[in-house]
Amino acid sequence: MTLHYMPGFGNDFETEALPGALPQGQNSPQRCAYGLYAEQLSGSPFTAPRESNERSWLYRIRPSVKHTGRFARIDLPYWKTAPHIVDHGLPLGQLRWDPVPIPDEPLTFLTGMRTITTAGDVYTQVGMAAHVYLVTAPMVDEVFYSADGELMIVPQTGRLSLFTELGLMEIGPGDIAVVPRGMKVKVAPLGGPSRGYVCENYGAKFTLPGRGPIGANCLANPRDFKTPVAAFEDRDTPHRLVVKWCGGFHATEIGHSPLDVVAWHGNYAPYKYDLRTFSPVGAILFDHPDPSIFTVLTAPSGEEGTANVDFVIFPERWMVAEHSFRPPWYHLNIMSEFMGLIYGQYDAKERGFVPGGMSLHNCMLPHGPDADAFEKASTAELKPVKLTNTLAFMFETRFPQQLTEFAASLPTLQDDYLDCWKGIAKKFDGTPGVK
Ligand SMILES: O=C(O)Cc1cc(O)ccc1O
Ligand SMILES: [Fe+2]
Repeated sequence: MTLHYMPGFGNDFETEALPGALPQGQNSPQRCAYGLYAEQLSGSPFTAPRESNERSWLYRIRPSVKHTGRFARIDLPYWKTAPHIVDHGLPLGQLRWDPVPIPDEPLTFLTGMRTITTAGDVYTQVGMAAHVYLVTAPMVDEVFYSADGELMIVPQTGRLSLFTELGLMEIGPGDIAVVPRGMKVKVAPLGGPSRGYVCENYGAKFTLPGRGPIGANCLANPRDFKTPVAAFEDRDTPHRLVVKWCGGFHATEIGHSPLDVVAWHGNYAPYKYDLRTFSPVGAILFDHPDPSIFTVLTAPSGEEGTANVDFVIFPERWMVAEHSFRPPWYHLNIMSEFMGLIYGQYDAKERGFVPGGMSLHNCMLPHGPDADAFEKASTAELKPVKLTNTLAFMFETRFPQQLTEFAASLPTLQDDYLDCWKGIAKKFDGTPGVK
């Protein structure tokens, strides 16, 4: 199916699936066209400053209040929410996992969500969770929204269809999608199972980072973000609505599909983005800059330069730095780094970090190139080299990331990860000169 999207980031969009469905010149007419109901979805406090004020007006077949049952608590035992500090039994350390296998059983976007880490505190709307999703089955007559945060979905294998209240998106490996807090969505795999990563951001929304002296272009350009046009279902059949609220899951029955928004306008909207349209800016003479130059989206924490979450990628690029160690340097970071690999090889770890795998380098835990990568990069001829077919990413948060029991007991946890640095040799022998 060819889907249609509107370009731009944070624009004030307008779209209607039926002609004349969208009121003009006002938000709340006495009677809406087609007998639709007007409903506002506020993603920021009413009084937020203009630059961070977000809301959309939805013109729908029935307002969201019309669900037939009360909410009843349901259990999704693998989807955890901060604060979630458990005695998982693992000692402190740098961690790495092979991919979580996709099981041969029906798992939806809800039942297949597996939390790896949580950080911060959902009750005060700070922090995030890093999840792996395993989707083998569609949500059927079931729709979900999270009051706890926006969901950034990062497919690693297989494609997904995301039917949101505001329209339909499709994404695959190399794309991301963001579903805002409070927005209903129905997820289905497209043509086979899908696995990927999710960043659940409890804090202020992801936004584009300032480019500073880089100027008006490069990195993620606003026009490459795509928001779906209005699309709706008019289905008067029983549906289940699942709501995530302060870490709990609650379900209620509805007599119709709540994906019934015929027209909408506003700036609180889902979007997708093709990570291959990111224009990286890097070292074109020497040295290795901080990874913040590859920030696609940042979710501010209120303290300048200290993100609640940064979403950073390591895309295809040329390495041209002269007389420099080109891969990431050895480092300790106050921010906590969760990484995943979408495809290809990562230059600090050519082996061991595989597509679908993940690593966790928590607050102030040392990490960097493995012994092989160090040897290779410190002796390589420094001609221009293109890193091709590679796409890694990082969810980097100011808060320590707490491991779940599920993550700590995954059979794919690499017991020998620390060995990757074992072969780093002492070169110092007290005599001057480059060794
Ligand atoms: O640790 C990592 O692999 C991510 C990373 C990459 C880089 O180029 C610089 C710093 C950093 O944390
Ligand atoms: Fe790092």
